Amino acid sequence: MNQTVLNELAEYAAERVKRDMQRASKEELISRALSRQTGTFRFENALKKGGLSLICEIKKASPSKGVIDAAFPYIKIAQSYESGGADAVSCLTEPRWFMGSDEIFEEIRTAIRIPMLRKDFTVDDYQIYQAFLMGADAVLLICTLLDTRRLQSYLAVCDRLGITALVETHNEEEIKSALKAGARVIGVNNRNLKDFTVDISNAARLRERIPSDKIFVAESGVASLEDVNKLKNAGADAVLVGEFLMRSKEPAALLGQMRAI
Ligand SMILES: O=P(O)(O)OC[C@@H](O)[C@@H](O)c1c[nH]c2ccccc12
Repeated sequence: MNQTVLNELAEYAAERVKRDMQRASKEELISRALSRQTGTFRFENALKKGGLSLICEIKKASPSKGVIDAAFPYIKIAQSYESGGADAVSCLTEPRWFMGSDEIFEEIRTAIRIPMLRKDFTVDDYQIYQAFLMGADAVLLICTLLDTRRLQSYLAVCDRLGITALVETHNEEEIKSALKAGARVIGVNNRNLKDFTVDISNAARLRERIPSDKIFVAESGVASLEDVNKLKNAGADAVLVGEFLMRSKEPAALLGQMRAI
C-alpha cells in the first residue's frame, strides 16, 4: 500500500527537480558548484571519532506520523542539538510529506557549525549539486530508488564535491549494491519505507554484512535510551535519531544522556 508513498515521493522529487531546472540548468549548477572550494568530507569524518556518533534529525512531519511538531522552532532545535553534543544534523528538505524546505536548511546552516546532511529523495544528480551549494556536507542516497550503476555515478559526484553520501539500505541485497557501488557510509533503516513497519533489530541483524572499514549508521525507530544502547552494542558507528528527539522538551539534555551510554 505504502509502496505508493515511496513512489510518489520519488515522482514528486523528480517534478521538483524539473521545476528547479527552469530557474537554473544542470550545466549552470555544475559550473557554480565546481567554481567553489570543494568540501572536506566533514560529515564522515565527524562519525569516525570512536564510540557511538549521533546524527540528529530535524523534521516537522513524516508520512508515517503526520505532523510531529506544529510549532517547529527549527533554529532553536538545531542549536540545542549542537549544544547537546550532536555530531551531525540531518535536515529534511522534502516539502510535501515532511514539510521541509531548502530555505529551512539554509537558515539552519548559517546558525550552526556541525556537519549537515540534506535529507531528500535523490533521484537526479542535480540534487547533489544543489545540496552542495546549500552548504550540505552530505546527501542521502536511497538504494530502493537507485540501481548500482546510478549509485556509483552519484557517489562519484559526491567525491568530486568533497561531500559524503549516506547510502541507505534496508536488506542484504541493497547492502550488496551499496558495497559494489563503493559506498563508505552505509545506513540500515529500521523502518521499511514500503510499509512503514519499524523493526529496531533490522540494523543489528544486518550488521555483519557490512565490512568494518565502512561507517555503519543505524537509522530510525529509536524510541528510548535502551534502544540507543542496543544499537551501540550491536556495533553501530552512529545512530540517526529523529522523532524521539523532536518530541523531547529538552533535546540537549536527552542528547547528553545518549552520549553517556
Ligand atoms: O524519526 P526516526 O524514526 O528516528 O527516523 C529518523 C530517520 O532515520 C528517518 O527520518 C529516515 C530514515 N530514512 C529516511 C529516508 C527518507 C526520509 C526519512 C528517513
